[in-house]
Amino acid sequence: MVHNLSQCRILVRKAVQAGAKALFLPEASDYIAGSGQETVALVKSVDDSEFVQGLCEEARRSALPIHVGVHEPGESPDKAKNTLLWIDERGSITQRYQKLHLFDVDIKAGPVLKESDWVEKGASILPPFATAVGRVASSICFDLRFPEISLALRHQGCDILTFPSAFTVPTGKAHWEVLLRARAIETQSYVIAAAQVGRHNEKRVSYGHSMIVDPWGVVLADVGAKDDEPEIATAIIDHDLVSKIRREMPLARRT
Ligand SMILES: O=C(O)CNC(=O)[C@H](CS)NC(=O)CCC(=O)C(=O)O
Repeated sequence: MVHNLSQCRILVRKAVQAGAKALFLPEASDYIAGSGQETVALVKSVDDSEFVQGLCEEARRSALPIHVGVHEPGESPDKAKNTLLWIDERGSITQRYQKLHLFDVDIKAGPVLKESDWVEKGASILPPFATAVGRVASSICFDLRFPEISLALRHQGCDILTFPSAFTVPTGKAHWEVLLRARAIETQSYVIAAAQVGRHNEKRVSYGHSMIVDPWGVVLADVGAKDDEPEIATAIIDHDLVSKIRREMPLARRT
């Protein structure tokens, strides 16, 4: 966690240097453990988490809002929550989303993971919220495969869909970019997908390729899969482009 905080501080510095108005970090940025038990053993409340408190301090000091995935204690002591926090430019946590779809898969060529063994699933989507870069909608990783969440968030008025992730390598190679582009195209929204990259432990490697996609489906940035130094991608969120695309090809349910 201490190491991850120092990596995130590098990203904060890069974002400030780039003149970013917000920083989007991956799912589970606090840690990825070697097992479900270890994930639960390490879990801390945001008040007790050096990682979260450190990021709040960074956000405040740099006046930079930060969207970040972390673990929080579950209702039951043998489970954690997989959540996203929005830390505003004053360093306060103002929004929270709990992952709705848990990654329970058994794929012969890998991966085999049962997230529900150690994570409690969320019960509701978080309505899009206003930020300096537009109305942001939060979903996490495996949620990406369930387009109805993205469509619901679109109908609730999002400009930007976010998918902080730690995708596996085989599924990432096969599906990551096409899923992100599909969600951007069908919701006519920007997609910001910060992704973990590289080896976490002997069992887990993440695919990387953090991406920003525009509402026409164009990949504006792809960070790739190098894992030597934490890297950011930047893009300008063009709200005129969002309006133009939605006006020229109306797709959203009219209410
Ligand atoms: O384990 C943690 O602490 C953090 N959580 C994750 O890494 C989660 C659950 S194992 N990963 C995914 O949802 C990958 C989805 C994916 O790869 C796909 O949909 O193909």
